[in-house]
Order: sequence, then C-alpha cells, then structure tokens
Amino acid sequence: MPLAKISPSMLSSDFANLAVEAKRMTKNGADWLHLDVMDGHFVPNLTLGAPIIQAIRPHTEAYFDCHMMVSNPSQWVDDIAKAGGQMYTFHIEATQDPVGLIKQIHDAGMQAGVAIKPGTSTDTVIGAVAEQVDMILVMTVEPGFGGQRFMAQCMPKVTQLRELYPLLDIEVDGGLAMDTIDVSAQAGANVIVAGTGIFKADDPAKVISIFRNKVNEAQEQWSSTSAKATLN
Ligand SMILES: O=C(CO)[C@H](O)[C@H](O)COP(=O)(O)O
Repeated sequence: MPLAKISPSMLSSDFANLAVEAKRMTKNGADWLHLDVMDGHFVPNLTLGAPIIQAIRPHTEAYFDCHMMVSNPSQWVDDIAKAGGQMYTFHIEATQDPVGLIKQIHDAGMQAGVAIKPGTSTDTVIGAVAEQVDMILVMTVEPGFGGQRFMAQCMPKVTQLRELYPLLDIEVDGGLAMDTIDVSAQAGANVIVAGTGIFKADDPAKVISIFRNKVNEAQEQWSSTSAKATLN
C-alpha cells in the first residue's frame, strides 16, 4: 500500500529565507519538499532552478520532489540531479519522447515522475509511461501559480490511475487544504502537495498530521477493496 507523503510546496515559502523555511517544514513533519521549477515558457511564471535547489540542499535531508514546469525537460536533468533533486517530474505535454526521458532521469540517479495538466487525459500516460515512472502527478490547478482554486473535476483521473496502478505513488497538486483533502484521499492520491494550505496555516504540523492520517486511512480502504476483488 503506498503510504502518505506530504510535500509542502516551497512556492508558498518565504523566498528570502528558503533554508529556514525548508527546516521549518521538516520540523513540522513534512516527508518531502516540493520544488516548483518554472521557465517562463511552459507556464507564465519564473521561479527557481538548479542553483537555488543546490543552495538549499545542505540545509535539509528532506527528499526533494522537483516539479519541472519547463518546455524542454530533458535539458535540466543533469543539473537537477547534481543539485540534489531526487524526484524529477516532467510534464507529458512538454515531451515527444517520455520513455526516453524517463530513462535519462533514471540514468541520472533520480526517480521519475510524470505530470498531467487538468485538461490532459490519463490516456497520455496509461501503459508504457505509467509502467516505467515512479509517480504520476495529477494537477488540480492549471500549473504556474500557488493559491488557486482546487479543481474537483480532476478526481476521476486520480481514481482511474489508482485502480490501474495500486502500488504507484499518485500525487495531487493545487488547492490542497483542509476542505479538499478528503475528496483527494478518497479518490486515491497518496502524495499531497500543498503550498498555501500548509505554509499559511496557523499550525502546519497539525495540517500535515491530519493530511497524513486521512491519506493513510483511505489507502487502507483501497488496499482492502483491491484484496477483496482479487479473492472474488
Ligand atoms: O505546482 C504548483 C503551481 O503550479 C504549486 O505546487 C501549487 O499550486 C501549490 O500551491 P497551492 O497549494 O497554494 O495551490
């Protein structure tokens, strides 16, 4: 059963104090840190890249979950690996050769994730791509900015992927908060990215703990349902 991983999005952190913010999140119980890399082309925003990831790396042992919102994902694989990235999630919309890119990411020593935008069908990843990646990210907002409204209409994609790939990490990102965690956990997501919902909370540790418990309870249900289906 895939366990909950709570991955606060550093996009909502204080960019003038990234090392302090990274440590604050791990102290509050974060499993991963989500690093939003944007190039101003794939999305209309510019954030951080390998030099900044490398600068944060010595300050935390957290797993670096790098979400590459870039138009040429193969260009940055080596730089992100050298900077200390551990998950390299590219957008399926940004590559013609996802299988080759997954190999490139694995060869660089990272895990590979694939992301789909709200308007992108799961058909683009089901099959060879899903069988080779370590994680699928179902975006629940249009990528580019924090603080947007959660798109519940993306939940059937999460459920379809969970049914097809019971052991795979399935991540959701965008608008995750106390009022959207239940629907996400029940749909089958186990990796929860939240920027505003965690960084701006009065008690981030409490939010992270509630997210984790809800996801793990839902995953128990998913695994008992799939065990019963196997017996029948
Ligand atoms: O990928 C992202 C934007 O493209 C961010 O990770 C995401 O939007 C998180 O922010 P919030 O939780 O505030 O919605």
